[in-house]
Amino acid sequence: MSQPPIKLLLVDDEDDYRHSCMKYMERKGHIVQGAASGAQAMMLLERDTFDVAVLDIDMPGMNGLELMQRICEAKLNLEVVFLTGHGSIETAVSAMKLGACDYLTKPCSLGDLEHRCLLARDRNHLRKENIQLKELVSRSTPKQTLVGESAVMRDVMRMIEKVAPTGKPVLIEGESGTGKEVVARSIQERSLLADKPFVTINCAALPENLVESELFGHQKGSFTGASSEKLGLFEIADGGTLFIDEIGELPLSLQPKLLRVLEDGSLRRIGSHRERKVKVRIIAATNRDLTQAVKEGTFREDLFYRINVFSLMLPPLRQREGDVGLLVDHLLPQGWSIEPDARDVLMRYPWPGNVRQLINVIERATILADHHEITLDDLPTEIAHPTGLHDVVCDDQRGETDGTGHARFVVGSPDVKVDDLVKTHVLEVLSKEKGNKARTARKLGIHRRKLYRLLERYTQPSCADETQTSESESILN
Ligand SMILES: Nc1ncnc2c1ncn2[C@@H]1O[C@H](COP(=O)(O)OP(=O)(O)OP(=O)(O)O)[C@@H](O)[C@H]1O
Repeated sequence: MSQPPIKLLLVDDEDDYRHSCMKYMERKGHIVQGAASGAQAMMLLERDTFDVAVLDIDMPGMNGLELMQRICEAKLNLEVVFLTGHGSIETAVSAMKLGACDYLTKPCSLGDLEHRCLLARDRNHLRKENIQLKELVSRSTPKQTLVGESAVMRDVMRMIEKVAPTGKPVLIEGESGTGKEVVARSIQERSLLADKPFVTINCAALPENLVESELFGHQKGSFTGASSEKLGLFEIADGGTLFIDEIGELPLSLQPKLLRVLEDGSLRRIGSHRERKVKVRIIAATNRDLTQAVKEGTFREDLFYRINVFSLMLPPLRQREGDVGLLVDHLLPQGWSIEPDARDVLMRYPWPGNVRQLINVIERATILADHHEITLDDLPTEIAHPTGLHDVVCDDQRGETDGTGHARFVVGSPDVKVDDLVKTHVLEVLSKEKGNKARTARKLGIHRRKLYRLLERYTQPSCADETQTSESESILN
């Protein structure tokens, strides 16, 4: 048999007929289970997955139509072919309305039954492929270019070219925002799996209990809220690449399950006894030191060696000489320019949040700038005036000032409170904008009403610390 076998469930209370159908189908190489009643069929459907179910309509107890209804309610991904007796065409029509894909009138030839089941199986595969594609489209992001010509980034690109076609697992290490996902995509685009799915999961972005069902899928009813069967990302990525971001956050309890897929490609959905096989290339990323995590016992050593076949260290932006300028040009919208002074400060800034922070700063600046040109005034103060020392106007309540109403403190010092920083920044921008509150609010990226509330508080020395802090926090959030 050239085609893959059908996973078939045959439900008929007539033992002889069921047995001869099963024998025939098995001889043809299909994987068949039989049930003599609707209740028995439901038990098998809960335990296993099938491509096609053949249901006899006339059965004592739960008849075929009722069983079909239960299958619909359970949102099981399988096709149903009905068997009807003579003269029950109306019933067959009702079955088709419920979602059955075909029906046959008994007695029918076994060859015909197999042919209809093959068609139903193909339809089932198309349906699954459709779910898989929808999932992929919803997760896909536009193609991104890896910008950078510094020596360190040239090294990275060389390694990408080397490792991409090997199909081996890759571990990408680097600070947050350095472009680990962009690198993972570059590897996939240069690999032999370029036209196959590229699926991503961020272990840190999901609550612990959801990571398992996202990665491995679940059967309907396997836990509260599992209202239908769900394909895991491994199944969705089957034949392609799975990018596991922040793998260091993968719960210890799930690590053996991941190790198994990496070792022999086998996995089980939550609530299923059935072993499934997948073939997926893993690219993992982390901004944590995994060797340290192994020492601390939060990451399994065997899993670490499995994913760390080839590791690639992505340098932080501050170590990529000349790349900030290239990235700025790449990020500026068409028709925009940047003043040389503003470009200079961007190139000198250390970018603790890496490329992601640079993107945010450029985006913010294009909102604030006039005439399609970014100036120093459109950049955040800590970037435009990176002194570390802030010379600010504030009150004397905490004895921070030098008596002239100007306070000096070092940003980053453990003695400096968040509230003080916010207050300082707000008053500094207000003073730069010569008291113009509308412009100040715009520069701060907050609503004018919020600025009024803050100024009211900051110019009232008696205000409670607690209120100030919560207001500051809401700005920062
Ligand atoms: N070299 C680069 N060229 C162009 N864009 C880049 C580059 N590096 C990063 N980016 C962009 O920066 C943003 C952050 O990149 P990405 O999400 O890949 O970082 P990350 O290291 O995976 O971050 P995290 O660890 O927080 O998940 C993305 O919008 C990405 O397109």
